Amino acid sequence: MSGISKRFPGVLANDAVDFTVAPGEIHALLGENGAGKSTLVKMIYGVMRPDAGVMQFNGAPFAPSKPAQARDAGVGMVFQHFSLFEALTVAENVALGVPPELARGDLNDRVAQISHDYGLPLDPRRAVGDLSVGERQRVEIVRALLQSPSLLIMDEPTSVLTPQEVERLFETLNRLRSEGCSVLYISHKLDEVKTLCDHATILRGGRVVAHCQPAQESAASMAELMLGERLVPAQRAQSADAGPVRLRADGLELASESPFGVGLRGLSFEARGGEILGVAGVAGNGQDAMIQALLGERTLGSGRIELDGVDVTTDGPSVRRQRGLCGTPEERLGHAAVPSFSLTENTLLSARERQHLAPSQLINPAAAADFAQQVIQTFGVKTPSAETYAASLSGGNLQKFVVGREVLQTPEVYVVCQPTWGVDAHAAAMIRQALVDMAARGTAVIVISQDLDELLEISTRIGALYLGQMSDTIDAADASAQKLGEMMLGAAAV
Ligand SMILES: Nc1ncnc2c1ncn2[C@@H]1O[C@H](COP(=O)(O)OP(=O)(O)OP(=O)(O)O)[C@@H](O)[C@H]1O
Repeated sequence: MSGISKRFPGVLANDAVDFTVAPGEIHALLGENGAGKSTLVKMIYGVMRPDAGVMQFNGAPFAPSKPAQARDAGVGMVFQHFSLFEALTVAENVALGVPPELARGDLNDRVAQISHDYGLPLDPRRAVGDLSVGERQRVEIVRALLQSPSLLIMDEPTSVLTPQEVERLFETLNRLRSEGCSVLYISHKLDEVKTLCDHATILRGGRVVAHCQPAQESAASMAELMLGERLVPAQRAQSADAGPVRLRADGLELASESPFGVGLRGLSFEARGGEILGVAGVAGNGQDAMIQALLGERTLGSGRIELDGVDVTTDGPSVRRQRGLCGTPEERLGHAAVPSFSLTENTLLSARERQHLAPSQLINPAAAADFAQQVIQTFGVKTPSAETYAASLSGGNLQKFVVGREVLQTPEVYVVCQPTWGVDAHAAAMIRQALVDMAARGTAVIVISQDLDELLEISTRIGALYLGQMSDTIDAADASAQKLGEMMLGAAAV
């Protein structure tokens, strides 16, 4: 790519970027949230056209106007969010995503062959709805590999994987490298980048600011290159001694919304003021249902939820928020935020009562704008203004906004799912610190996360969600990734 620029209203997302990926290398694209990484790869994959600059692919001029053209030229991409139909089988899903000539004949055999060759175990005849998140990612990878790409783009591939699945993925990527396929790898997990990647290009504010060889750097030195300044490690406050029980969930039953999902099957736990209760679990074990049940978004089949000793089981989300129970669900775009609302409008979704943004049922726009501004400033959300649509923020910046919006409401109980998903190292440290500080002020914080390092770092106690039930919890001081991995697969906590 030479001199590639892309402008959005109020933002120069890519500014005269020169960028080269060599054959057979795993090349990391690094940068803090909003640095312009997704924009750059979307142009390579034909999702967007550059405003200026030229691209070449395998020596030939390259200007894809849609993803199908990029795929024909040999570019494959695996997105953070999978685009699969749950009711269809693996092979049927693959058939939908490849050109008709490739979809003919017995796709089952070819899918089985590729998954065998690349160490991506998959049964082509199984329904995608029955697969784990890691297996779904494999479907996407196999689909990309069927077209024999010479460049495979992966956007934050490991954020949804268990440690064992990450190892497996790296074996597959190493195998692709040895065959001459290039991999363009976007990640905020700098330790992984150090292990896996041959080269890295670092973007800051849309410009290329550095190149490095990750093996010769440390996670801290790469973070510094991204930020342009030294990363100051967060100062951890000591959590206060665990106080009284603030949230009690007893025997929660809730059917899953999707025919393939897992609901809650008798979920019980307590969270005390001053502690961070970490909830580990492989994705798809009831995490969505858990947060919906706690926030009051859906009516329980049975069970009881108490907030500071008061039964709130039949209260809706607004009443629970007024009483001090706030939360941030996993899906930031569409659940935590309305994509086509501005950030100001998005504050009204969850902060209306506690921040008095709509006194006597009439919205006070100035108060909403002030609160949005406060979140933007406190949490370093990069956005042209508070009037920008949520959908146009980079993933990490929207994540900072939807977490910050709740944290600044100083709830009594805070439930959050994947609090630092897609957030750069600097902002992740800040969010974790905010959670620790919240607990120190006496809030009961419940963190549902697949990031075990995160849970081990900030939790007081950790339990695992497995098939809609919570395991016994263990003190974080006695926990290890190994132990938690076993609990996530249903082993007892002792
Ligand atoms: N469709 C869009 N409309 C308006 N602005 C956009 C759009 N897409 C991206 N931007 C802006 O362009 C800039 C770069 O965003 P981009 O998504 O490329 O960043 P990123 O490096 O991928 O960030 P993250 O790590 O948070 O995913 C951001 O300021 C973002 O708000």
